[in-house]
Amino acid sequence: MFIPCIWSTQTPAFCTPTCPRQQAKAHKLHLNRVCMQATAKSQSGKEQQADADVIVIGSGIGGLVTATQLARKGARVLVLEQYIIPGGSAGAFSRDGYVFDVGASMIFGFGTEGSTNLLTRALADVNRSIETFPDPVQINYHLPNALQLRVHKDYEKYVQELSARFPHEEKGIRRFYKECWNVFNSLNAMELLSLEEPRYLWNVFLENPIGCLQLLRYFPQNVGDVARKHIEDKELLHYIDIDCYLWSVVKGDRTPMINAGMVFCDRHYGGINYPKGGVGKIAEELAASLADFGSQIQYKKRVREIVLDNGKAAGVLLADGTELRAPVIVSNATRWNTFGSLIKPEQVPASEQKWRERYEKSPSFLSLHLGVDASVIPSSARHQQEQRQGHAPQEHVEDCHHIVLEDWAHMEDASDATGTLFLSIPTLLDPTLAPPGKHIFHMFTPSNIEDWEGLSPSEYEAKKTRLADRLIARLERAHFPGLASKVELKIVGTPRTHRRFLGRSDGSYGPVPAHKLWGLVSMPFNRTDIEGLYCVGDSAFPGQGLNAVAFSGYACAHRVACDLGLVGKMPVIGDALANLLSKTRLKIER
Ligand SMILES: NC(=O)c1ccc[n+]([C@@H]2O[C@H](COP(=O)([O-])OP(=O)(O)OC[C@H]3O[C@@H](n4cnc5c(N)ncnc54)[C@H](O)[C@@H]3O)[C@@H](O)[C@H]2O)c1
Ligand SMILES: CC(C)=CCC/C(C)=C/C=C/C(C)=C/C=C/C(C)=C/C=C/C=C(C)/C=C/C=C(C)/C=C/C=C(\C)CCC=C(C)C
Repeated sequence: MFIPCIWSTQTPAFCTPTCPRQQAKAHKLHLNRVCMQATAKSQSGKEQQADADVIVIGSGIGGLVTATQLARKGARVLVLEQYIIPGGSAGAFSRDGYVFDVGASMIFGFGTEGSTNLLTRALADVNRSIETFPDPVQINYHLPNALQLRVHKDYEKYVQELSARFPHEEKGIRRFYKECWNVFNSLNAMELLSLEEPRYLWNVFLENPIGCLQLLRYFPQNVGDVARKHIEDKELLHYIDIDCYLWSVVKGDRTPMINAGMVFCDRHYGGINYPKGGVGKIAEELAASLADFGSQIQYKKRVREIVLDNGKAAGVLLADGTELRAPVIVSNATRWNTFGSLIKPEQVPASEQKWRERYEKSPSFLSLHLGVDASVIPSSARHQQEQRQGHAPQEHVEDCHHIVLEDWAHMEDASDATGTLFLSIPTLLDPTLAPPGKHIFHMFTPSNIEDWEGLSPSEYEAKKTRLADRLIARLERAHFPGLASKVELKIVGTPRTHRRFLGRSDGSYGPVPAHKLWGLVSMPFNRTDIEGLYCVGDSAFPGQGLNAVAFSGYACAHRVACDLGLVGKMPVIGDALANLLSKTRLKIER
């Protein structure tokens, strides 16, 4: 039975002869195949028309990359976002003339070369681009024992600076980073798609067998073990721990080597590049491009439940009671949200329980979005003069990103604002984000949801003020004299704020290994044990980070496109591979 394209009834222009996809192969496929298939049986057994080929729950970067990649392959995608803007933790908000990034402002994946620049590629694939400002220094570390280090984009300059501080470890430093480059160079030479798709695996293996074997070798390894093979100095190992912690939220022992290869090398290869107009621009452009491909995003649509028919994903139920149907559902909510509230408890697969034993929620953050008077950062001329007179330390406060830690024992401390302090000043790269003469200081430090529960409103406000003042004082004491008196706007967010606005369970930054695991071996890919339900974002392979969730979006879209028949697949081998991967993951125990 041929069912007319319901998409055309919602957006009539879509199926007129002027439709840009009318001529495209994908559109033919759409009319002949998808519209015929896009029916779903309701629980009552009645056939219902689907509202889309794919429903994506959430418009974080993981969800948006999946949606745009599928839309350009010819699928009708509907993205449902609970909030009023796209981007989730990579969104932005404006206040009093300032444009603040919701989450971290340090962006990987915006390079121009190779294959690992997934943000550049995701935008280009939908005919979009964003101007970026290259950052010459990824990070300026202010660490215990006056250990001050700058991670320059220039790799040699960085290694020389690190070796100057640890001359006895120069060879070990070079050997350690060489292993990271082994990972990065292998990844950067191949197309990055779904590892659950045998045809892709076969092709990349034929094209680059040595690279694939290298990756296979590093898959079960963690940074700590590799670092200790080459380095003995305790302080240097502490440094490698914090260099992992700032993006993986765990020390080297629990940080997968594959991810470290990406982060520790891409910062020198593609570099850290800040998008003009702020991080929120990435999601805005991706979301806007959906309409160019006949797909759409709807805001203020909170999904309350994923509807299963006979154990297979078939639709979603919104908070307002509307039911929408699609043969494929992709969840960009965290795994705890997906399998802890969107799926009924009796329908949660056993494999998810195993996952929860292996991964736990990382803490959330206490964050300060500050508008400050620009005089807090000395102009370079004044700074140089003060340095010559011996009044100003060589601290390079004019770098965009800083990490401050006074005591190694507090690196992971999530209580009382004494842990690792992150600071970004994105207005140093893009001054248009603040009114003239002002800067943005975005500070954050780990914080647990439990520390913010059960407080009365006045206790909650008082605690916010007390801890925010402590963070400002730490920064003022160390590097920005007079900061407190120069703050003109102060917005304090707690784990409760992150939970509320981002919909993330306990406001968590993402999953971290509950104990030492075999690298990335037990991190699930995009398929789940519920047919038709896929996960994307930081609780899928390879984990947290914008470039990481962009990869998970590419991989998810590839796997879904194969399953929908939009691109060729090997059904029997594909299913056998999926079973093998899922069983191996469940069995392997460290
Ligand atoms: N510099 C950086 O690398 C950087 C910057 C910002 C964010 N990040 C990373 O981004 C990662 C998160 O990205 P992500 O793609 O996993 O997702 P995300 O958490 O950023 O976004 C998920 C989106 O889903 C929406 N959502 C959740 N539940 C929903 C529901 N029931 N109904 C409708 N919408 C719902 C949320 O509102 C949110 O917009 C984090 O790990 C963080 O590390 C990194
Ligand atoms: C066939 C055979 C034999 C074999 C096969 C093999 C293969 C093919 C393999 C493959 C693999 C792959 C593809 C992989 C991939 C991976 C990836 C992509 C990864 C990525 C990663 C990334 C990451 C992790 C990133 C991250 C980042 C982050 C998180 C960031 C953050 C930041 C922050 C927080 C900021 C800070 C701030 C301051 C300091 C202020």
